[in-house]
Amino acid sequence: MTDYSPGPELLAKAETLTEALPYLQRYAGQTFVVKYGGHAMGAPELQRDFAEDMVLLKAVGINPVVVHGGGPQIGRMLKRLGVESRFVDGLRVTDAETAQIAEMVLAGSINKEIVGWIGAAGGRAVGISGKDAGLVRAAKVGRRDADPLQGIERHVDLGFVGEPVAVDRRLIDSLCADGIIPVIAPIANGADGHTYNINADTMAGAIAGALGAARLFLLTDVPGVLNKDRQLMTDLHPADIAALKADGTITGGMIPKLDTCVAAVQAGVDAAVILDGRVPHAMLLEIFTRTGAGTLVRA
Ligand SMILES: Nc1ncnc2c1ncn2[C@@H]1O[C@H](COP(=O)(O)OP(=O)(O)O)[C@@H](O)[C@H]1O
Ligand SMILES: CC(=O)N[C@@H](CCC(=O)OP(=O)(O)O)C(=O)O
Repeated sequence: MTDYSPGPELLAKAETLTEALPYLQRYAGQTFVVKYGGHAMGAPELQRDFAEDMVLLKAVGINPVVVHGGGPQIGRMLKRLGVESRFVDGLRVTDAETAQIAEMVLAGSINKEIVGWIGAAGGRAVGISGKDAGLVRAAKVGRRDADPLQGIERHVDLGFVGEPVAVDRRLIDSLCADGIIPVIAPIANGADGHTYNINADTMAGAIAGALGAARLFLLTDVPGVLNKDRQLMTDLHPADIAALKADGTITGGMIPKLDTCVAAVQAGVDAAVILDGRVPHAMLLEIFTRTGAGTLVRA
């Protein structure tokens, strides 16, 4: 008979696995909405890690629903095509041509790439946008912008920037029930038939709310919300957010991100987490270990 005793490395791995047990039991059967930001889609190894994490979640009985962005990728395509682009409060001002290019990049290119990565990791994914089966109905967003020179408020028309006003979850439910991971691009039709470009965080939050998701994860390119001393704020309450906006601690793309967290939590999502998608297997560390990561927003 061979005398077999596992070495310390193997024992440490086993301990990590048993640490995951209560989380596996707690989350089995629940839905996690994962927003995969354009900045978080880094090197091929990171893309593979992300896809493996989604497949693993599905394998252990959690239903991951992926909503992706692609802001930097849209920006690069607009530049190549010589189309100017600017942002107001983290939202891209979108004329008809920009909306068409955003749809091409998001629903045509990135969406199918992510489906491919999940397939390569051994999972089954279907790529859709808010247009498919009437998943999301959009309405035009209106914004005000402060004129920095005169301190006067002036109205800025963001064009075909939309926000989700209705979500029909039936397509997502049937995909999940069939063992498929839905991958959703943040593009939808308005009641007027136009194509609307929706901030991917906002789209993910609306879908998380409609699904009654247990968790909303926003994967980005920073460790979480940083304070003025650039230190990570690990826990935030929805009531904290207004002050962080007012004193300029959070700016740009972090504004729709935190607005989304607050809206999702108010819509019944247990907690929303902003975390660093550049960290390998960031999702697994957050979900299945005691350490956690990123900024957790909870009521
Ligand atoms: N207080 C803050 N903490 C962290 N990031 C912040 C903060 N305020 C603004 N940001 C910016 O928000 C960005 C994340 O938003 P965004 O660029 O839209 O990411 P994504 O493409 O992943 O959605 C960060 O890269 C950072 O530049
Ligand atoms: C209206 C609006 O701003 N739409 C975004 C949609 C993509 C997005 O949100 O991508 P990230 O999550 O990678 O930033 C845009 O055009 O960039």
